[in-house]
Amino acid sequence: MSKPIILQLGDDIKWNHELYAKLRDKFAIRRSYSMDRAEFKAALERKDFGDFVAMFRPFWNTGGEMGNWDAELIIKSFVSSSFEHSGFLDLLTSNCSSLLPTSCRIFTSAGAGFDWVDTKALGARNIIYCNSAAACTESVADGAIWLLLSTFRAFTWSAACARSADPAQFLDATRNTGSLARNPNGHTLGIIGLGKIGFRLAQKAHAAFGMKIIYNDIRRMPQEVEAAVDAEYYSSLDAMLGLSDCVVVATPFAGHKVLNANNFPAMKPGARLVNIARGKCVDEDALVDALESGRISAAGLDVHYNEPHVNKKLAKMSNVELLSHTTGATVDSHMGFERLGMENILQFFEIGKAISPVNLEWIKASL
Ligand SMILES: O=CC(=O)O
Repeated sequence: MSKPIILQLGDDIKWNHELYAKLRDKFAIRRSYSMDRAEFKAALERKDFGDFVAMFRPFWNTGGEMGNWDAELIIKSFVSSSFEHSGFLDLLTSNCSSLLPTSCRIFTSAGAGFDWVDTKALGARNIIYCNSAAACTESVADGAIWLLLSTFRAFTWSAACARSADPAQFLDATRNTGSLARNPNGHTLGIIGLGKIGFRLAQKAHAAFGMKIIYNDIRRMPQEVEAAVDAEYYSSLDAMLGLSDCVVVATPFAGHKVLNANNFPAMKPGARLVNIARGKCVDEDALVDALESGRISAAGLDVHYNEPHVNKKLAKMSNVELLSHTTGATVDSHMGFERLGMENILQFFEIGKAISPVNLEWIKASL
């Protein structure tokens, strides 16, 4: 009997060769390499990859050349134009065919964020989407600590002055950062989204800096999770903002800004903001206003509203640390993405249960 097919998107496996060999024992692996959207759609139409049962994207640098996984890719090209205005599920359940074979049950991908894939549309086609947040949790939490420290300690200013190799600037930083830098110790860290990454950040900030942890989330975490970091839950975002010396955005992008112009006035005067989630979670113009007016004292951003473009006003501010969306970018994350993606597929087909599904609420038939 022929083996079930996996469609691998993008990169070759680089680290987990033994596990890959195990996957290849059980599945036939077809490759799309780096097809652009038109090529990829045409290949799906022609059924070049066969009736694959799973899609596997081992690393985030490649395998995304076809662009966002929207209704057009998941359902069928002609549906997309009417998608916005129509009864979406009605369309799906009508007789429209899919670009993806009905055999496909699971899509496992590198990366924590899944704003580039319509997991609801996948769910409506009975395809489980599994992200890999667990694989980059450590890296992103470490990156958040870097940003947090830089906002408390004015390190961005100090680093720029040293790098200028100008003695006057060096002395300026030496003499003046001390009058505004603060220790995180004893300050309150407000985390928006106490998921895997938010929790790991809380552990590090609590243990290393003795920060008090408060959080806001769509639902309260179990008592043992809160107890592990002495966290206090705030169902009201603004109430949490009013008490936080530093706010970290660590929640998936859910189609709307979690911090908009109305929220900044609720922040504690002089507070700091760190964003390691998605640029679109924060209203960048409102952030610029809050920094310019002095309402908040500093910001640390790994992610940006219009990547790969960075807001020019923010780029000029010495109290704003900027990274190029790299808090998760480590070899360790890459190893973990590969591993978790393959383990998700193996476990799903072995015991019917994936490890890190994010769209089970949208799966319509029982699996
Ligand atoms: O931003 C990085 C990720 O989504 O993993």
